[in-house]
Amino acid sequence: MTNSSYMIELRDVTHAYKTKAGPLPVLDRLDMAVPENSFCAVVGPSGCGKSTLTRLVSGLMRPNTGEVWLHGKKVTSPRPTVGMAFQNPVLLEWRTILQNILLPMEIVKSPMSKAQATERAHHLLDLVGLTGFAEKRPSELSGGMRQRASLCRSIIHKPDVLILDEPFGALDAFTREDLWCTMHDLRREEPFTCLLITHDLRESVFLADQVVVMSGRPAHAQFVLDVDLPGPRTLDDLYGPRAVSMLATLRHQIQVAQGRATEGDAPADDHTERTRAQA
Ligand SMILES: Nc1ncnc2c1ncn2[C@@H]1O[C@H](COP(=O)(O)OP(=O)(O)OP(=O)(O)O)[C@@H](O)[C@H]1O
Repeated sequence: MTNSSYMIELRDVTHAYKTKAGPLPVLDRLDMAVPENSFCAVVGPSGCGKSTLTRLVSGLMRPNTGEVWLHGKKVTSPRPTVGMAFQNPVLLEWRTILQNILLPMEIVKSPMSKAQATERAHHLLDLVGLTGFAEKRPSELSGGMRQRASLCRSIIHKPDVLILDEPFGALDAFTREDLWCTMHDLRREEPFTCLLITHDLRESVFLADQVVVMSGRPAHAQFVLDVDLPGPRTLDDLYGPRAVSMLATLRHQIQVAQGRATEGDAPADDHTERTRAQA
């Protein structure tokens, strides 16, 4: 049974990779639930299984045990209703930016006509600040611009869920912050459920409604922070006392996950009381 008010649900998910040296346990009884149209960021130590989690949610892989549900349906195969963007945008050089953005329309069944999809692509290009770049080739764009185009491509077919696996990780700090604001613009215009994998705690607090901290491998959801910043967020909010306190809590939880601190060493003014652990 699943609670269909959640867009993404993982229940008791355990997974190990088969390797020459034997099974490598990666996830251990992981539980997670992401409500529809909300934004969930996942942080955790390097190698704890964050990308593995995205493969399970997108249906590219099935867990050894436990269940993954998307919008009340059990995931058993790759799901076209999931859009994805990665650290490396991988745009096809022999196609224009517009043609790259329209690529998912050639793969995924959609009620949109070609004309409607093209109109939508131009609208998305406007939204992400790439007006006038539709006919350019990827090599004519900067890294940040390519990532903006990749974001347009990942939502052109109106996916139920957008999975972002460190999409801003390779960008310089200012471009990254610009793209965070673009993400807010996109979600204001067109709400969608988002699962973001990131190593950047500020990014998680600025973008997400909830931040899940994964434990060390084999990982479970060690800690969940509800980000309770009121109203439309601005970058200045990240320097206010609420965000700073949340960042201290997250940093501490990462240290716990890395085995460098214990729960008892929590920072004095932390957000533990407003959070729920999901162990
Ligand atoms: N196909 C695979 N076969 C065997 N082992 C794998 C496979 N994919 C990942 N792993 C291993 O599983 C563990 C988790 O990998 P994963 O990429 O999910 O971690 P991650 O948290 O996303 O890492 P990072 O933060 O460094 O990006 C790592 O030890 C990795 O080497």
